[in-house]
Amino acid sequence: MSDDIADHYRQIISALGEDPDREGLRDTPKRAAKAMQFLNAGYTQSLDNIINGAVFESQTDEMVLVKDIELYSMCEHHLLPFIGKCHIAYLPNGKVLGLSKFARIVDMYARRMQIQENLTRQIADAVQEVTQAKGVAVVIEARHLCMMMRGVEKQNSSMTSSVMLGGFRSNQATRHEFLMLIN
Ligand SMILES: Nc1nc2c(ncn2[C@@H]2O[C@H](COP(=O)(O)OP(=O)(O)OP(=O)(O)O)[C@@H](O)[C@H]2O)c(=O)[nH]1
Ligand SMILES: [Zn+2]
Repeated sequence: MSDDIADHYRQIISALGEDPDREGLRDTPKRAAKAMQFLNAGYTQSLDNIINGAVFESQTDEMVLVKDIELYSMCEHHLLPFIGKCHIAYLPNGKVLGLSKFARIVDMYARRMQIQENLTRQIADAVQEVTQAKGVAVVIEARHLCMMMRGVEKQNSSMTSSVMLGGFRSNQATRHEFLMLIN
């Protein structure tokens, strides 16, 4: 599989007019294949294996917020990175999720070919599924290299996407508290 991807990179390097056999590029197809596999490792994971049972009973019913989770993903249109941060809040319903698992959920979906809106939705649905929370809110703020390095070449624009479920959708005060806390 990795060799197959490396062969394709070798062809791409040639097609772009470079010599894949020159010293600096000799191992590049292999390295690029490895990097691409890492950046798409989310396809080999599942919610069950990353959560690993780390859901704990708790009577807390106050909002829990995990802020500023860094995020690196690849846009499915250009295969160029988008980079930003993700904020996740939920209203526990008798169970809380292990703290690191929020970052693992973000990484699992970010390490796939994505658009930001779908990534936001998938993270929210996953947190809802594993916690059975009374509400889940996810906000992603990101910059897209496909807009910065090429295309319209806008360096300072960023995109914010959000998904609000349950209490964050139906209760304006809860949503407001969340938005205040992340700003
Ligand atoms: N909504 C959304 N759009 C995205 C995302 N990532 C990339 N895009 C956009 O996807 C669109 C693809 O448009 P096309 O016209 O098919 O491709 P293109 O000719 O490369 O477009 P330009 O980027 O405008 O040069 C562009 O407008 C991108 O900015 C994302 O995460 N969400
Ligand atoms: Zn793009």
